[in-house]
Amino acid sequence: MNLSQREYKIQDVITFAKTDSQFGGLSNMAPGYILFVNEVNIQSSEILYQACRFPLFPQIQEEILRTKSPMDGKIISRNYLAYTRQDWNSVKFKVMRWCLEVKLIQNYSKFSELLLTTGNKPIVEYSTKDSLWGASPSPSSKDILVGTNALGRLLMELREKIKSGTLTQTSIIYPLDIPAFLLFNKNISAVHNDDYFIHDLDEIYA
Ligand SMILES: Nc1nc(O)c(N)c(N[C@@H]2O[C@H](COP(=O)(O)O)[C@@H](O)[C@H]2O)n1
Repeated sequence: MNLSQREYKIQDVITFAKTDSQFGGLSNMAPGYILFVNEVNIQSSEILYQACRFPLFPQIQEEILRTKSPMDGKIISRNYLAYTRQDWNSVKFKVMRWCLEVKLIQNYSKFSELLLTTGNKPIVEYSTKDSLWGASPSPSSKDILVGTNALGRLLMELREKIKSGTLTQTSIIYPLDIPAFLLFNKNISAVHNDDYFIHDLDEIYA
């Protein structure tokens, strides 16, 4: 991904920050978008993304997946940063794109409708702390947001795939072609929208 900084006029864009706001469902932290990968239920795209940091440490993945709150998943991840896969900085945007595609096809009606409601406007994650995934108020004007806005840009890319019919409810999301793309020591399989059923982690580990 091109990491160049962008500037957005706040009145011209769709922003999201808090998950209970109009476009809060665009956040990876949003509740109500459950995923299912390798027969494991995952509470949010944030939890899936954070678990993907630690492919060689299934016990860390389990701790992250057992949290109900995506923010707790992120906090747990921060406790184990030294165990992050070594190529993380070069694969994390691909991983995020894949997580968002999984979120889309497994929550197609709700998520595609929300994305299409944004029309053709730029989508920006508003954050005062994170101008890599989002964009922050400019020191010179609070009406301007500045940042890489990587999440917003991936969401706009996803919106285009919906509009063009490249991603539909019946699409299959294939695993990334990166080394050790693993969940609980197993290669991550192709993800469908129609094999969505509940497994408990205790059942997987029985
Ligand atoms: N809710 C929230 N609070 C923050 O402080 C944030 N930085 C974010 N950003 C989200 O975190 C994810 C990226 O995590 P890493 O920093 O790569 O571990 C991504 O979902 C951002 O949208 N969110």
